[in-house]
Amino acid sequence: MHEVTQKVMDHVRQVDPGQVEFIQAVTSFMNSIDKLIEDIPQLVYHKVLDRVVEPERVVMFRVPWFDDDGQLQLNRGFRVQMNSAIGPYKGGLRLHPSVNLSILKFLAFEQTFKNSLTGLPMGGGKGGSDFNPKGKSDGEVMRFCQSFMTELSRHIGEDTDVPAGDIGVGGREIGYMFGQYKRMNNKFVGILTGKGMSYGGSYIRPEATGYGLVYLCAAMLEAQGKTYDGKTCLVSGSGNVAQYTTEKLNQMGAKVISMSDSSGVLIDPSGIDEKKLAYVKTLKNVRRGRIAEYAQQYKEATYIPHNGQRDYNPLWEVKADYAFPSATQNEINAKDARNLVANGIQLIGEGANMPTTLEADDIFTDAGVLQAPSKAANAGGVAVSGLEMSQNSGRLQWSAQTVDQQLQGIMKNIYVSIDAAAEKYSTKNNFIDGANIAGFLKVSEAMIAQGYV
Ligand SMILES: NC(=O)C1=CN([C@@H]2O[C@H](COP(=O)(O)OP(=O)(O)OC[C@H]3O[C@@H](n4cnc5c(N)ncnc54)[C@H](O)[C@@H]3O)[C@@H](O)[C@H]2O)C=CC1
Ligand SMILES: O=C(O)CCC(=O)C(=O)O
Repeated sequence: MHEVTQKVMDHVRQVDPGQVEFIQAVTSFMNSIDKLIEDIPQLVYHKVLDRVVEPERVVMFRVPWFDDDGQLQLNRGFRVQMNSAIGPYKGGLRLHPSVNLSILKFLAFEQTFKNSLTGLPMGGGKGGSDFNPKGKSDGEVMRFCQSFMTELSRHIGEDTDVPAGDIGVGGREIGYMFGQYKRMNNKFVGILTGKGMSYGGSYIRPEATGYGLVYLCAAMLEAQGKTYDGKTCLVSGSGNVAQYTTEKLNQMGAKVISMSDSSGVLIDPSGIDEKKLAYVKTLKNVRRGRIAEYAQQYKEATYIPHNGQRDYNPLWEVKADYAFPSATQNEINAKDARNLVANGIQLIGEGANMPTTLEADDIFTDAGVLQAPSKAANAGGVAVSGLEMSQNSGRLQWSAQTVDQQLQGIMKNIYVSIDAAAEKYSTKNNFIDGANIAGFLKVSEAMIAQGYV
């Protein structure tokens, strides 16, 4: 490693030794930036790398709320405002018991370069809470969201910081938070994206992350003379990203044979077609049930309980052409990567943020597997969030067709820019390097232009 990147890495490890996910994200980034550092001396002179790993601001607060038994409950809330060099902070809110500062800093760091890749003027941020929505009533979720927004509202604004959804935050939670902000401020403004279509949302935002993932990987496959037609695909997760990845893969002629949730893995060799996907959407978005129920409904499917008790995930043992991890970080470890490679996997399209460990990345690179890294591959969600902000500013609502066309154009442009950066600074088809470098170049230029802030 170059001495400059090494020094920044040493500092990050020294000041926050317990922030393992953040250190992982910074390590992957620095490994790529290493290849650029000699070419751009200003990066060193202006200490851009030292500054880019430090959040501009972190807000941490207490969230009190009453459960249905009238008992007071407490959670911890956060907003990491990572980088505003190219626009207002932008990034999702995660509600999951595992949420901590390390996870939110890694997500906000990744978001900064992802947002840059979209070509839209958005900085990077991320937030959330260790609140667990699983098993909570609508009333409990509403009271939590109202209390969370009561504090968060001081720190966000339509030109300052615009949160959206992530794990555990979908249309229901965005609605409750938006309502509370409006009530407190007496202002109807676009302070959140992912809103419902009846109150300022954008068409295609629910679909955008999954659809964008499939569009970006289509461009990557096309360059190799490949398509989705007749290909067998693994998808993990069964939430927003997994559902719309599956929908678009089906539309493009592929067969999706798996989904999962935090309790287990579902394998359906006959394919999760449109009808079965509609069942999953109702199961997960309306009834909020477990994916195990699918195997009771459709006897051709097999359910394998798995909640981290093994040192590998049985989903990645299944033979397929392409894999789309769309659940959570580090869901593919070295053993999983070896299983996928042994079965001849050709493409890893990352719907989840940082779904692969650093060791898994090396295994895919060595095996010549095409890897579409999350910064680029799942950028469609935030891209359409950016389009939602534009629509809100203009007090307009564009048609689904208009937004989908823009999304396709943005994902194609992302492919072109990460491909060019990989070729110029690294090796052809190293899209991890390509995405890190292409995303960083614009952010660093803006940071240098704006002085030492
Ligand atoms: N919603 C969006 O627009 C975007 C989401 N992402 C990323 O995509 C991933 C999935 O997010 P969403 O689909 O929005 O969330 P979601 O809450 O709709 O679904 C999350 C899914 O992952 C599963 N999951 C969560 N933790 C798990 C664990 N420890 N083991 C196995 N499965 C687990 C859940 O059971 C659920 O099926 C996350 O990494 C998120 O950061 C990335 C870009 C945008
Ligand atoms: O739509 C957004 O603002 C954020 C989406 C997000 O959280 C992500 O890209 O990881």
